[in-house]
Amino acid sequence: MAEKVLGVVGGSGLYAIDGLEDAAWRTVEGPWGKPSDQILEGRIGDTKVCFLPRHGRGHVESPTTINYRANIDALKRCGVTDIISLSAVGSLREDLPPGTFVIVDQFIDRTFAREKSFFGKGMVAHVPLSHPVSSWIGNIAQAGMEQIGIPHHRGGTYVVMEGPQFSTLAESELYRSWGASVIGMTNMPEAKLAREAEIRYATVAMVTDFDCWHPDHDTVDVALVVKTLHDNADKARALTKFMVENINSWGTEPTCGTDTILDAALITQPDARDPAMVAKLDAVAGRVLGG
Ligand SMILES: CSC[C@H]1O[C@H](OP(=O)(O)O)[C@H](O)[C@@H]1O
Ligand SMILES: Nc1ncnc2[nH]cnc12
Repeated sequence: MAEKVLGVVGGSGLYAIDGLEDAAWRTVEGPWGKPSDQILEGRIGDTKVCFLPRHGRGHVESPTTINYRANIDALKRCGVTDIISLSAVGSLREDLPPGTFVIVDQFIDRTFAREKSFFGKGMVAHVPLSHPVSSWIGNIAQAGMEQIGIPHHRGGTYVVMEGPQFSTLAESELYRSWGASVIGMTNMPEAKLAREAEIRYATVAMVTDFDCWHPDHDTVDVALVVKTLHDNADKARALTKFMVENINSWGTEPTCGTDTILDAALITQPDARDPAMVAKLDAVAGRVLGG
């Protein structure tokens, strides 16, 4: 079985993790610009873990200014095979109150001001996304939550809005009418880019508020979100530790095919490929393009 390396993308309120052996912040350079921050590399036992704070330490990147391509490229360069995204979200459902961790399985991407693909003119590829997250990673996360005692829910749709402002009431009601479960601002295009980079991806969406639709909580503010996040930080850290400890000894292997997804995704003919584009894809698609 191929060795797995866990990438942890920490969202709002989660800018570092502790308990790693040989931990060091490392600068990772690539052709897509600067990642949000250095990557905290370490290990627990024999399993390597790479932590990246999505907004940077000190929370300097907004959901729109995050360089998602550089972040995923950097994690790929570190050898990451599986990503768990730990993200703050608002709830669109009465039965998902603040404090609940939701293992989402679908996304609705409403973002419009972000680079969403590593591919483009000179090297075109189309990866499938019908099932955007890894149920295999979700299984490990769920087992961890059961053991630690975290209130959780398996399954749900995460609406990704551009932000940075929170939703209007009409928008919030619209997303509810679509049957969505939670709302946030960051997991797209992150999940799309992970798929293009052949990295399995899953999200643990940590509910911090009821968005604005709820009659008893008709506004969202950052102080409320941050307070709930701090209340949950220890649980998120315990869950991360469980995942690192179990990812390489889990009883079953993933069968989603993400690690070879580019085999059937490239469409530009070899003699028509732009060499500069191919060079930029050395980490993301080196397995199929050479590099
Ligand atoms: C601080 S509230 C809004 C902010 O929090 C979430 O970020 P992340 O997914 O990185 O935890 C949300 O998407 C917004 O970016
Ligand atoms: N209500 C909300 N809307 C969008 N992003 C969020 N992140 C946390 N709460 C949120």
